Amino acid sequence: MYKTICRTLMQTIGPGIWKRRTLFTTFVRLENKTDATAKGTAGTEAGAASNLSQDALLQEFSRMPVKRIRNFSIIAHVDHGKSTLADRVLELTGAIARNAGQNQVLDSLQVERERGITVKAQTASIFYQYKKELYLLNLIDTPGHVDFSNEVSRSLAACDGVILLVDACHGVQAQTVANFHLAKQRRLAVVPVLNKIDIKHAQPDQVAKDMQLLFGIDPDSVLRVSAKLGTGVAQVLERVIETIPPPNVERESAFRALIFDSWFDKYRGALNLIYVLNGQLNVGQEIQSLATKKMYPVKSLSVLRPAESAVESLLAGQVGLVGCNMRNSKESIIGDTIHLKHQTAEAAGSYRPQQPIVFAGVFPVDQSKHVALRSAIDKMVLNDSAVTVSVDSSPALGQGWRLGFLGLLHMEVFCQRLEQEHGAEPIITAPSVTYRIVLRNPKLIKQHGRNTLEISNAALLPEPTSIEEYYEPLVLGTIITPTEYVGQVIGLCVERRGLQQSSVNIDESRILMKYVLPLSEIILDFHDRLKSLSSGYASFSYEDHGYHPTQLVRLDIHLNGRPIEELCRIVHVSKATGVARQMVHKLKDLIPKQMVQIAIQACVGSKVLARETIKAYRKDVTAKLYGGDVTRRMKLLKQQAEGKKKMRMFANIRVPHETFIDVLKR
Ligand SMILES: Nc1nc2c(ncn2[C@@H]2O[C@H](COP(=O)(O)OP(=O)(O)OP(=O)(O)O)[C@@H](O)[C@H]2O)c(=O)[nH]1
Repeated sequence: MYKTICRTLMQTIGPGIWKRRTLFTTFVRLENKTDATAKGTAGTEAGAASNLSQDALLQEFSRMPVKRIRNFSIIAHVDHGKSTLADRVLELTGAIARNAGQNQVLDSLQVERERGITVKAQTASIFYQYKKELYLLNLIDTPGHVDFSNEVSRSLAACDGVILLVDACHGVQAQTVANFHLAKQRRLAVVPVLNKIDIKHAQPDQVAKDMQLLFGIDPDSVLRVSAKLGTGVAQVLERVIETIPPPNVERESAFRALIFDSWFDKYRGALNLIYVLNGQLNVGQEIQSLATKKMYPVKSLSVLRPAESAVESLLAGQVGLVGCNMRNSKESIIGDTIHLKHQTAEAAGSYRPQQPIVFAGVFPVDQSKHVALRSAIDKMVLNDSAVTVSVDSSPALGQGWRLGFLGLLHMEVFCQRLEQEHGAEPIITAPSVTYRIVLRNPKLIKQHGRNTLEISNAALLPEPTSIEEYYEPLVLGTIITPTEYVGQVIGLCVERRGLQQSSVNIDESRILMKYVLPLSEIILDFHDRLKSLSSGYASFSYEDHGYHPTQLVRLDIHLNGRPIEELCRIVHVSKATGVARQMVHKLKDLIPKQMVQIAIQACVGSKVLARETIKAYRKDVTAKLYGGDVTRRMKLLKQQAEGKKKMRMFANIRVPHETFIDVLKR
């Protein structure tokens, strides 16, 4: 019937492309709605759940039996449509209004909206009516980028299943493989879903076959949806209810819960997102942290729908927010277990935060901002448990911190959030991986009390004569690429000192390759280069692969003969000259012209590998001369040159604070 209506309307309004698209969208939505209604499910606009008032729904929380709770995450490669699917699920269940004018509702941070990516997993507790029974679904939308994989593993600790979402046009990508294995390691139920079937060149059949080859998933069990148009979303929720088991928890035993996220609220301090494993927690009770043994009164309990709604109690199997006067990340620890005070409890989960791989110094612009920056970093670390913090100091930048991140994007996002959410403007120094060195100098061995050191700050690398051996971290990278780009991809891996381990044809047009690569070669721009040489089609993910012996040198940067500690780097011997040339060239563009000439040199020890000069501003001191002898002109120029020589001796060269990061981008 809708097809007929569409056809009639099309004839009336003519063949405009946008109109056709609008009509198609309307048609698919109408048809979808009819499908769901015909099946007698809650696939209507908001399901029967929306017939209940907000108060009545909150009442449902307190009596929801465990067997009608499902906790799951949506996992996928970056941009495969997780947040869009979450939007449709929220609309379908009535948690948000349809066409409210905001897309990717769960991507609420400013940085997420600006960059168009999810960086923080978000939770929503929603109700869905299925076969005349109301279900409580705790959904977690996770990020897809490899730098935020800690968010995925943290979320999976509170789930019993996942929706594995794959773009029907781009197919299985490297992060799909990594996330699938994460879910399998935790023995979670997997609901396979193909997204973007509305796109003309989507190949759902082929992608379903690839999923069978790579994951052993039966192609017939793969659901097909368009998150953008809402097609098939009701079926996804039904499959979630049918295949993901209810939480394995006990309501009768003493209260115990896992903290799996936290953030800072100006008025209430640290708020903890918990997954209740046993018993029940009520407002007014006192809880104790298993890690710190400290006790706290429960001030508030709420559920996220996705906006916060206060509740009086949280029951086993549920996910909710606890406000209990915790102040900072040292009290509110992700992965910690909380229980009722003076009771004993077993640790709740096996969640371990991922180890950071990239380290950088973070310093206040001037020391008067030290306290404010410390408080901002503390609040941010509360919300991003993957970041590690230790105290650091630099002769030029003063007291600061050395922060560990999961990648360069993670670092950029963290610093952007520091600025946007806390008004801090830190200086960030060159990021580095952690190298291991074996000392040969007995004096240094005695001073450190051991002969092996871990170095992530190039300025702390001892003289080469004191070092016996160098070791660098490796990763095992998975690359999936269309066959026509294989040559360029292999070229890039070889350029980055990679060694191929295996290569498998996924189908006739795509290849999965495994490479062992030095971590230092991939943290900066490997991903961007891979994307640009494969027109965006190749994808990459990696895992830790231990350390191996190598040859390293410290590359120092001198400005007018003065070493700039914050710019020095540890590089592989074979790359020293190339990196030196590239850095001085880049610095020449990044450092603004100043009153004095600036010599930029890159050196290893006393050997200068590359040099560039930034010419000084030159005031035309001869402008006022009107005719006259040439010797008067020469005299004025000589005076100017002498004045500048003096200035150069005392010159304090102004280096813009973005330079420390921008210089590393190739
Ligand atoms: N045509 C079409 N586009 C879609 C569909 N689902 C998502 N998109 C688009 O794909 C892009 C990425 O969608 P997101 O929902 O942000 O993807 P994501 O997986 O959450 O991205 P990250 O969280 O950054 O990994 C957006 O431009 C969406 O509009 C779909 O079913 N059809």
